[in-house]
Amino acid sequence: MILGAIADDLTGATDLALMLTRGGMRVLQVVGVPHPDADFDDADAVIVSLKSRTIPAPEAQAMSVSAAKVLLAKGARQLLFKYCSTFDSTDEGNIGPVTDALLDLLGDTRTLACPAFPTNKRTVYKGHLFVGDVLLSDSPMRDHPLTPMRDGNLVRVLARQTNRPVSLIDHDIVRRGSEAVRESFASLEGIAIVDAISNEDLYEIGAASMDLRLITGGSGIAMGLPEAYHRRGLLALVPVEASLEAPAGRNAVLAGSCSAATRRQIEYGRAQGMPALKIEAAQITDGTFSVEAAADFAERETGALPPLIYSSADSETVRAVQQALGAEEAGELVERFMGELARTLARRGFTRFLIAGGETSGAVIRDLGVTTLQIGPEIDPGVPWTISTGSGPELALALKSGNFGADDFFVKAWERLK
Ligand SMILES: Nc1ncnc2c1ncn2[C@@H]1O[C@H](COP(=O)(O)OP(=O)(O)OP(=O)(O)O)[C@@H](O)[C@H]1O
Ligand SMILES: O=C(O)[C@@H](O)C(=O)CO
Repeated sequence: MILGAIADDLTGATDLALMLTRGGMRVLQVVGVPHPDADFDDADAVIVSLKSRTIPAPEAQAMSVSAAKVLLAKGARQLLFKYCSTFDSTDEGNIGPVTDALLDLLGDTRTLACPAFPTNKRTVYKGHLFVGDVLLSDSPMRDHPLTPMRDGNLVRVLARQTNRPVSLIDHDIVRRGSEAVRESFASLEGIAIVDAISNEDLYEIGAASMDLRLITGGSGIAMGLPEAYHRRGLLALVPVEASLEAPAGRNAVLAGSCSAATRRQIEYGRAQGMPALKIEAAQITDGTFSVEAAADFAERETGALPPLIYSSADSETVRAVQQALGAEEAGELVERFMGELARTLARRGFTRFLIAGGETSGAVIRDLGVTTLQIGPEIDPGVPWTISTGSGPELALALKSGNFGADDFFVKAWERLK
């Protein structure tokens, strides 16, 4: 193993896994802290996906450190802490606290922080994070239910989460290339936010990070790593698969994400004729709608496009549900429903699932008993097909971050499966 990565959510881990696979690495994704005796086969990179983005900081630190210890014991030369490209966190953490804990574990004092992912329109300039054409603090992330991002200046945001010095390596240095960035890293004490506005910047930063024990960022920060490892003679690059041999069986889309991109994908899918069933949270609580009924619907729909079952709703509807049930309870209620539904469908011969939403994907993976994922071809930037490997039945799974994917995602994704 060359790289050991810890991701703070499931779809974020898959996003990173895709980035490294595209670069030519053999990647294994593991769900939850791995057992110290886990067999990582011949993977060049192992990515541990946690659900630690919004849990109390001490718990996130403990989990991340446990995962890091296993990765280091298995020979990882470098660690990567993957968080969201929109820097999802609060003043309590968890980006700062987890970074601190990992540096302490390594006995190191310096690292970088860079959530830039230009392909998905996340760029960092003069320490400010932009989402598309607007500052993070003017984007819809401003009203995120758990991690509202109301400050676009990442130096300030991170400084509130750590006692270490937080500095900026700005674009004037990055555009001079990897040697200039490497010199900045060499004299660094604490954590440096690094500007990146293009893929070329990310390649230079990747090449410059070879001497850092810990790297932190979005999946973009991994863009330059495979090539840099290869140049150092550490890695033999392997070609990327264009399609995936998926198990025979039926297809289904389950969407629990209420993000704007997912809601557009639902609209598009319905307009193309996907048979769609909407679940209201109230119908789950009052028992007027059951998992069995939703599974019956999916089983009946045998047309060209797969059935779509979704709970996605606009922010006003979600707010009303959250007020009635409590935000956490409402989320868990729908997640449990989607998880049970996936398990029921798997029992009825469905083997290929497209799941929209990080939390929703986490619940589905848990209920399906999936423990490891092998990464297949890209559907859209940040979202690959994966195959569950482990002890359970083989499944093809596309786990989509809420805000990722083009409008036609639910329709075109299936073309990548053989
Ligand atoms: N109609 C609804 N009412 C209330 N809560 C809902 C409803 N539909 C979904 N939810 C909950 O909203 C949350 C959506 O989070 P999820 O992480 O799945 O999507 P996302 O935030 O769009 O994706 P990501 O985290 O990848 O950006 C889940 O906890 C889900 O159960
Ligand atoms: O970085 C991103 O935007 C995604 O991988 C993610 O973490 C969404 O939850």
